[in-house]
Amino acid sequence: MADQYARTPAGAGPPMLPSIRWDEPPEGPVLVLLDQTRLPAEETELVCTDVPALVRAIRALAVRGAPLLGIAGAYGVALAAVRGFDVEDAAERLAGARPTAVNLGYGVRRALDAYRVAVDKGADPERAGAAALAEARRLHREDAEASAQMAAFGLTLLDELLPGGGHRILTHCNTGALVSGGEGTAFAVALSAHRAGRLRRLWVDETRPLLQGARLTAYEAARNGMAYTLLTDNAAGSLFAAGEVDAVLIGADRIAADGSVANKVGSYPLAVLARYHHVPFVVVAPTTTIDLGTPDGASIEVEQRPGQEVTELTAPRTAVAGVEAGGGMPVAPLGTQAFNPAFDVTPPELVTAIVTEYGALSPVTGDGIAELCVRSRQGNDELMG
Ligand SMILES: CSC[C@@H](O)[C@@H](O)C(=O)COP(=O)(O)O
Repeated sequence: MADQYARTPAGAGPPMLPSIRWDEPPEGPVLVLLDQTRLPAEETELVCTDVPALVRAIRALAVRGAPLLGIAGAYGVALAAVRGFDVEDAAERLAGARPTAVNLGYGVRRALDAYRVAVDKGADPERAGAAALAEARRLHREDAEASAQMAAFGLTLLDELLPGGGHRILTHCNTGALVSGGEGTAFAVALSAHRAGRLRRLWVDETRPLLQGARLTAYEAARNGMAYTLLTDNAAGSLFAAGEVDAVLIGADRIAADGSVANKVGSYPLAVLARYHHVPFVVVAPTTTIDLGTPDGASIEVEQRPGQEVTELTAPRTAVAGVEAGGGMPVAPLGTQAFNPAFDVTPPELVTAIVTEYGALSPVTGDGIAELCVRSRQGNDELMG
């Protein structure tokens, strides 16, 4: 157990393995995932040869985070197509693997549409599969580009909001290269602040119960040589009270048309704390995370996870092997019921700004997110005024 959670020295080691990659060994095409359930102990790749394996990996959080789920969903459709499985059925299974991150369904749809268009045009299965794969690769590239743009816009916004520099940023869950074709969303902004010499400290919420902050964000921060400190989620209030937080930066799994933001459970309490302490609460997410089909926060489906994730201390890896979560060290009496929503919803009035690849938006000015989306493509200038 001890060496399983050995710390990676700051800035050490070769570049992290890619969070997702397509490979074509002689036995046939596969989708290769960096197994996030095994971090930070080891970087191990998980090879998916079919969609059921990928669906298990998604449910077990071996591959996770909204943008990466979209990319995985698109590659999953391509995998089904090039391996000759039932593509429509594969798309349905993939899109339903987790309900909250809108990117998953979006990525699946992009690849499926490309496949269907090719079939409608008379393409044979091989060419239709190639069309789905090309679309997945396009989405992967686009996400990397969006990530770089969000990092730049986010840093500009931080510098505007915090003219004194020396930013002390609190973040929750994991939003770095592990969830993206590029360097991530909220984490990418903190990383660009670090590279510009303006990050004084990254406060990393551990993110109960599956510890995405402790296991993954701390791992990425260490590898990038960032000044970071890990805290339990419930220590955040003390940090705000001590005046140690200049801004909160988080990602999003779904942003409703009214600007409500679903993100990892624990984000909403941070927004409330931030408002009380007059600290900016900034959401960083690509426009692929904005869902105009969901009118408001109450309409967002929040994934409920197994209670054992709360009643037992267990690494999520057990589920990757196809075994249900559980079998960890009990921390509550046997039979205890647990409330374990994976996400919560922050209302737009608590969000200072949403940073997308098109710039920074205020969700409470203008006519809502739909209008802001359109206007963001025209320029960012008057939005934050
Ligand atoms: C850029 S990632 C944004 C969100 O997907 C992230 O903050 C998050 O909540 C991930 O949840 P997870 O359950 O680990 O997939």
